[in-house]
Amino acid sequence: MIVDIEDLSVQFPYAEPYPEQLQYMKSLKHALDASGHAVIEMPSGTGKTVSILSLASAYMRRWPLAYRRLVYCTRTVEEMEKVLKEAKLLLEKFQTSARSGPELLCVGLASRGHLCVFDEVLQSPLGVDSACRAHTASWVRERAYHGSRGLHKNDVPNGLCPFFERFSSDASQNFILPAGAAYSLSDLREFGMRSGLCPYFLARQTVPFAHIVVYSYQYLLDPRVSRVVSSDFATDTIVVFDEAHNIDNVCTEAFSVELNERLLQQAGRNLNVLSARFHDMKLRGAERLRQEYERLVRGVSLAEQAQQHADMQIAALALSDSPRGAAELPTSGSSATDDMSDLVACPEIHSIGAFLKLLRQLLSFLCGIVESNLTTEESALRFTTILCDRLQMERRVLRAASDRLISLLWTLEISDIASFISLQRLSDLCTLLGTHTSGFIVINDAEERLFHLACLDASLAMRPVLNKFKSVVITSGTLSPLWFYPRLLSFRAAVAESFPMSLDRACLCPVVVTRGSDQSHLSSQYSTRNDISIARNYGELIIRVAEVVPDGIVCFFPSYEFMQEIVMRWTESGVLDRLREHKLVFVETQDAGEAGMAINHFRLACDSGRGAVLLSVARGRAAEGIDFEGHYGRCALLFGVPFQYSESRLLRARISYLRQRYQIREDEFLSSMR
Ligand SMILES: Nc1ncnc2c1ncn2[C@@H]1O[C@H](COP(=O)(O)OP(=O)(O)OP(=O)(O)O)[C@@H](O)[C@H]1O
Ligand code: SF4
Repeated sequence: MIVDIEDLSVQFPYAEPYPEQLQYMKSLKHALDASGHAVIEMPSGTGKTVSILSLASAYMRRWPLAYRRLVYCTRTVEEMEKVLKEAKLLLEKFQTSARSGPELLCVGLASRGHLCVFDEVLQSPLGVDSACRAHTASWVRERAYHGSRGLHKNDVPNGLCPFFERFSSDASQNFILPAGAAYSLSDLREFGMRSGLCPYFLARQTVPFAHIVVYSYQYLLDPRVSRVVSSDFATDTIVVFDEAHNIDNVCTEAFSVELNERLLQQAGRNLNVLSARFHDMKLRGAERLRQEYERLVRGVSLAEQAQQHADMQIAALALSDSPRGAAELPTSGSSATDDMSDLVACPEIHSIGAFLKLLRQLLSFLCGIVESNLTTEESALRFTTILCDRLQMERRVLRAASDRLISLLWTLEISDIASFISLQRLSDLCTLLGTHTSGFIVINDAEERLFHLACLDASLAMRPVLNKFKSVVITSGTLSPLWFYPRLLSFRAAVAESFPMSLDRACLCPVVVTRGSDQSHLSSQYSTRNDISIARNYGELIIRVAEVVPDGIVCFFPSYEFMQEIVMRWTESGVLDRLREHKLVFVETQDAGEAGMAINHFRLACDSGRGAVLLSVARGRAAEGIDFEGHYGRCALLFGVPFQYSESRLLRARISYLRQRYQIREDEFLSSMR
């Protein structure tokens, strides 16, 4: 149907918008009219996604030159697929509607792990990113073609990816997905299989031409990924961060580095591999070494190099697609050219030998701290001063370390990027220390045997986005109080609104259980977690529920630790065995692949009529972006409220920083982070 929002005709793909959706669209329009940022809160399940897509599409179609693109950022791939499904519905409506207007193109972008269609790579023990690189890197292709002279022009030499070769052929080089449709990840894979073109590179090639781009937060928040994927987006792009109650975590994690003894040892092994490769290439008089040095001396930036050598961009993205995602790739948050000029202006590390020596010195310094078994806490500025003194280096050299590593890995023809994650963390640590003078803390936690460089200020990651784009929309079901996020992220909101859910449709009534079957108090608070009656009573509760509720039951614990503790006790006390008499039990773990598998098998068990229980964690994979509709979610159980562990050193440092810097009180922060 067509809805009129203050004289703007909005195509809406459902029979009728809910009253709160009308209010939401009106608010969003006010923000766009004012070219300003917005904070809009509306409960989960009230249809924020379709409201945003409909209003923004109407705006883009009405004023195609003023607002040319919507970038919709989600936290997980499941959320991304949900958005793409709604976009598809909407774009189909445009196709059947009589009204004219420019055809829109919507595309989702995710890592190669989600888009690759080449079996050999998908089954490789190296992992998709590294295996893809091993099949597509320029040096690999050069050698493969060199070694297979006489091959028919359409044949692909052994060891290369046929989907990439076809994508790189003259005929497909500028191919863009046709407009008038929304391409979900599965559509892209299907298209790739049909056309023989790599879906991942096709999606990336289409992004600059798409009106609606759906991808994860990191593609905008991580400067290194963003400069490859999102740098062409104009300032009039409408940017949406959905489920934005996660934004603080994502921003601070993206700019933090955590190291332990195992990672430091691995970094040492990484350095040995690079040194050996370097000496080997030197002995062979490899031209690449000389070329890299010359490029750096001549001042050719990494950005320019990446334009000439597509697989250098791959290097940057491959690193970001690693399990920790964007957290692997912190840089200054400045523009690409700024970052690159850092490297060009650091002759101290132009030579590979000198750079490897710097990394070795840094490694030995960090090993000394971690092995000292002393808990220490100091400002990043003081730590950097000591480090520079020890390494006899200036801060600007530290700052260039991440880019120097990318260039080095490419020069030394390293395909298996994923196994260099530890070294990358080391170079990221340098870059962060060399870039920021405030908003960070360095903690060596002897008890946890962890060394942290922790970002205390989420606004550092958000600033480039908020400064560049005129309209950034922060939205979620829980953002109150509405002043909180603008203050935390340092921006002024032109619109800040909260809309409640209208109750004229079927709603559920939650029940709060405060006592167990033995009448003792039920709580997940830290001080009583060791009390065995808590696990026993939660166990009795879930068994009673499973006895009477058919199909699927989804349970949420406040944290993985608490869930593991309870599950262990349930195993020892036989609760799990009793529960399994009624339903199959699946547990979500922190590993994304395992969690996805648990959720899929939970669904299968529900489909087969056996019924199942899914044990998961608030803010985990199952908690956001997945609809447990119909028989998948006949009942939801929340075991306690997910409060943060307020005694952790990091959190104490964060609270103190936010109080001083933004006048945010501890209780305000903790209750907003629930
Ligand atoms: N006006 C409507 N009429 C009927 N169904 C609707 C309407 N608006 C949205 N829906 C459907 O309701 C469901 C919930 O919407 P959606 O998940 O987008 O809500 P949300 O506010 O984005 O929730 P969350 O915060 O959980 O992401 C979706 O399946 C969507 O297709
Ligand atoms: S180029 Fe594409 S299809 Fe080929 S291995 Fe890489 S991601 Fe997979």
